[in-house]
Amino acid sequence: MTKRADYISWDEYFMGVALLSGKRSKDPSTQVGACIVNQQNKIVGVGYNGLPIGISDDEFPWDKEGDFLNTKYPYVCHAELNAILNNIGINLEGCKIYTALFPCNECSKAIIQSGIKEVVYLSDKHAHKESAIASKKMLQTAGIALRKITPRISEVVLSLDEKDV
Ligand SMILES: Nc1nc(=O)n([C@H]2C[C@H](O)[C@@H](COP(=O)(O)O)O2)cc1CO
Ligand SMILES: [Zn+2]
Repeated sequence: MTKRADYISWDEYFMGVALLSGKRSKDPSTQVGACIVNQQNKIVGVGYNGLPIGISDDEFPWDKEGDFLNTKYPYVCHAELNAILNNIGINLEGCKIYTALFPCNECSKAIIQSGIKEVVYLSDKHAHKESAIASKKMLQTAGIALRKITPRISEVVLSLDEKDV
């Protein structure tokens, strides 16, 4: 027998883990996931956008508009920051972070400080926003590699039906 040819690439695998993590998000508008990988291609942290530990998903707002304090923005912890904070307890120097959406300026500060050296992303749909411009400026100045991936495959389908296992 010859080996399978349609296995997923490392980039597709790690971006897939990031996207799967995003499925845990309670944000009704935008679900983002992130996955941190070390130099041996081992996953060392994952995260998704959500409220900090102990803050109720049901009591805090998920609104995008209105009085700032009644929106999600002051409270939600972004996927990238969660992946950094939730890492398995190692130094992230030289790691890569896979994220569905290009990181904002606040997460970029944490990415730089943690020693992560590459940001791999799928979408940069907020590129025109000031936070994304500031973010890129910081990451580039700090010498972090930025890589947008265009996967060969458009989706990964997972069946949880036992007959498919
Ligand atoms: N890179 C990112 N990682 C993230 O986790 N997020 C999160 C924060 C919010 O929960 C949501 C964006 O809010 P909105 O686009 O629906 O209003 O996605 C957003 C970005 C975009 O910079
Ligand atoms: Zn962010």
